[in-house]
Amino acid sequence: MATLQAIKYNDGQLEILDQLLLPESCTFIPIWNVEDAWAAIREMKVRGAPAIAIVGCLSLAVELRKLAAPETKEELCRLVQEKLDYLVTSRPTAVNMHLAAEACVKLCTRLTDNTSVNVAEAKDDIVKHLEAMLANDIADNRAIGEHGASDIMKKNATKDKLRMMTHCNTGSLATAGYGTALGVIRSLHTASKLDQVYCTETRPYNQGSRLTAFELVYEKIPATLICDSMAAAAMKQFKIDAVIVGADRVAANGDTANKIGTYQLAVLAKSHDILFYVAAPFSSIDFQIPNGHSIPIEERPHSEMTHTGSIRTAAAGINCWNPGFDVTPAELITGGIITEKGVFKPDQLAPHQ
Ligand SMILES: CSC[C@H]1O[C@H](OP(=O)(O)O)[C@H](O)[C@@H]1O
Repeated sequence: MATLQAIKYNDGQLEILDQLLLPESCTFIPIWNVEDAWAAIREMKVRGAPAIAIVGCLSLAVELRKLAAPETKEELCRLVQEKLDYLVTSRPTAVNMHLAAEACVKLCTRLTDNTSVNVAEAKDDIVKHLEAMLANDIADNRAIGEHGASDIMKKNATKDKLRMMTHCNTGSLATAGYGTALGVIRSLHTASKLDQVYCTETRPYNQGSRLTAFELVYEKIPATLICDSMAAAAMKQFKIDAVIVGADRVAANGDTANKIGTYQLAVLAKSHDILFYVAAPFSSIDFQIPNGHSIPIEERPHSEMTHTGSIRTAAAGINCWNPGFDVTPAELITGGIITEKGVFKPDQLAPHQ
């Protein structure tokens, strides 16, 4: 069965699944330039740390394919840098767009310094680099799935099937395909080792009820939707074997920023003696910051809390606090951080970068 696709790209034509319309309708919208991408990311029509970077970079590829090569490589690289700097401002917490921009700028510098490469060839090389992100991300996610499933099965060797809990959406709708934490759940299901996955609603944007539930039902993966407030009772009632979540930015010491509500799941997992895993590609790991204290936390519009669609559900005039993310300290990530290179203790990532 084909898995869902959040991003469609073919020869310079980019479309995204408008995730604000899920689960009622599957509608793809075109992305013609970096401005379209910026707006779609900001409005969360596309979201998820890897998907944000991929859509941002592909929108630049779309523009570069249509652009007549500038006079010089310096001019080309100035344009690329300007567009990437703009895309990075779309959402502050996920690091993937920032790291992808840095990698592309480094490529520009190499191409500029290489006297055997002309400006047209440099433009083509940059486009190819940007377009390669799609396939690279899917390969990373499949590796994350395999590493994660084998680690969880090894640590639960006596169990025939496993009961997992997950938060937010970390699947095909947050990546180029297959997913990170949800990719591990897909791999457990494929290995016939999944009894049930309990997915949290993930208020207020409801990535769990609207997106993860949609993915799991679509692929007939056994799943139960719970409200965020049910997490502790579900851990106790259903004897959850492990909690697995994604990441928007992992700091060098393993502290991890992820969707709001992740930190409390980690605290609950600790108090129920349940393994807590983070699944994330190295493209989500920020070795430039030592710990989670310096991760910028995005504040989202209060209307996401006070309204369901256009219907007001909270008293007018009430103050709100709507951080999109929280930071889970490394010591609560007891199962480890599952990456495409293997599963590591949170403070053991640096040697593998
Ligand atoms: C595969 S990373 C997905 C990550 O991104 C989500 O945030 P948002 O939906 O606001 O982009 C959430 O934190 C997920 O864990």
